[in-house]
Amino acid sequence: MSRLVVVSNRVAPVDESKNQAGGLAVAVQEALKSRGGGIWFGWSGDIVEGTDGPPRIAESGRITYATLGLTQRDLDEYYNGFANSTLWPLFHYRLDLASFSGRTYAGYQRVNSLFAGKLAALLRPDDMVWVHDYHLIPFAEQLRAMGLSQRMGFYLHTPFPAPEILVALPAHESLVRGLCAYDLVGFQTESDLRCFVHYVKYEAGGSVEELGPGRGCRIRAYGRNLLARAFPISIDTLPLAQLAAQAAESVQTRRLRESLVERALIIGVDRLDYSKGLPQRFEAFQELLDSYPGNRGQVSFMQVAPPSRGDVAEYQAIRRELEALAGHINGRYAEFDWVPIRYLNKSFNRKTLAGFYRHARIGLVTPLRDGMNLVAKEYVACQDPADPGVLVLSRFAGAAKELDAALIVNPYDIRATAENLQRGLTMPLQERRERFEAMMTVLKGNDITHWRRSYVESLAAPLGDAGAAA
Ligand SMILES: O=P(O)(O)OC[C@H]1O[C@H](O[C@H]2O[C@H](CO)[C@@H](O)[C@H](O)[C@H]2O)[C@H](O)[C@@H](O)[C@@H]1O
Ligand SMILES: O=c1ccn([C@@H]2O[C@H](COP(=O)(O)OP(=O)(O)O)[C@@H](O)[C@H]2O)c(=O)[nH]1
Repeated sequence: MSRLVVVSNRVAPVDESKNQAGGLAVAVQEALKSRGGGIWFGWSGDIVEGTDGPPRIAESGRITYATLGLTQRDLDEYYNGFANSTLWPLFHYRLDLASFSGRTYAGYQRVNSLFAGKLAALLRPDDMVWVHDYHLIPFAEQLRAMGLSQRMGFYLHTPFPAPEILVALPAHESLVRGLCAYDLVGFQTESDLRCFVHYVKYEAGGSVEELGPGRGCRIRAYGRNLLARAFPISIDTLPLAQLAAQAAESVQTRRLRESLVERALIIGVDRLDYSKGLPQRFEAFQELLDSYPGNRGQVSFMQVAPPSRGDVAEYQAIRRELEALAGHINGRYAEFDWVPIRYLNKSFNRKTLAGFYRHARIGLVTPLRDGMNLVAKEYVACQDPADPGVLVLSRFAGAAKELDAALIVNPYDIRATAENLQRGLTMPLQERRERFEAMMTVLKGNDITHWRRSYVESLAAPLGDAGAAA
């Protein structure tokens, strides 16, 4: 069996004794373990003076963590620059926020080339390389330019935009050519896959062979053959459900419950990112209080929003906007014994969140655009099956394709979102149970283990058979 090498911008070693990590970090660990060990390679999170040396190596069991520091200039041009000021807004349909600069694009290519060169020295001829996310699209092309022919796969965690949006990027062709240097390109949803296929057909002049529902497409473009397919990422459904049952009586959940004094809780949990639709969400909550005044003093909305990518100006701007909005709504409606919005710029660990989700009558997940949105799936898995809460979910989250038993909303429609909040708050138990069971069936069928297995099996299959893997 070939060794697996995972490459991602962030490397997240899991401390199994702490039971705090979830999702992707655990999935990557499992993928590496299931193949008898392997390498996880990426940025160490450190800023360094120079990048001349070899990667820093740490071993844990049969997993090798190989990490590299970046200089401040590299970080500014690659991570804050092209990745998070160009690709992130573009892939989330925010052309108005995307900046295009030859300097940051050159920095992005330079860091990809630097990473590829450092990894190349560690690779064996029969290794299989799995690269994650928009920070590292040109990675395989850089390895191929060094003469490496190992099997290489890419997984995009964000949406892939419609070609009409993508072509606004001056470097669109070179970016898609970079994607075609992989043997397997995975997307979150069938609609992301369709956008890619559309680009390949009509912009790149490539050919596409459909392999049938859910099996992806064989693609020939830029002189290469590859498989492109949707692999919707998921969560560790059953362990998380168990954790939530335990967390229902944790100190933090008890303190939250006591502080609410019988009031219903609406919860939102998101990185503080303009893609998450937070201003519209705050306005929808305000509309709920306006249109359904019986909720005043009776319902609290808690938004957990840990700051993210704070060196990028647009993230500083959304933070200021939300502070003003939360202050405005609280100033207008608060009473001496009730504050409508609890707005928290901090993060919580997995167990604490599990208990909070379980206690919330509504999980409010309203991104304007999101690759998947794991919070939506986590909220459902954490519910009490006997008395579950209601998920109110944006149609623009990848998760809405699978969780269609949620109350699906258009987050731009503030009024309709408020109506759905009211519907969720008053929904009869029987309907809540039916919706919860339908969503749990989906989440048990496609959990994080299923996701990583289907991806790795597709990557390992000979290209001609790749579409046949589970
Ligand atoms: O590493 P950061 O810059 O702090 O950002 C955190 C991660 O954000 C993005 O997450 C995406 O992946 C999720 C899992 O597949 C998906 O549910 C979500 O919709 C995406 O936004 C980003 O793509 C990751 O690379 C970042 O690590
Ligand atoms: O205080 C927090 C806020 C978020 N998360 C986790 O961060 C992830 C966010 O993933 P999602 O797909 O929802 O969005 P992303 O931030 O990746 O765009 C989820 O697993 C959350 O449980 C967390 O552990 N603590």
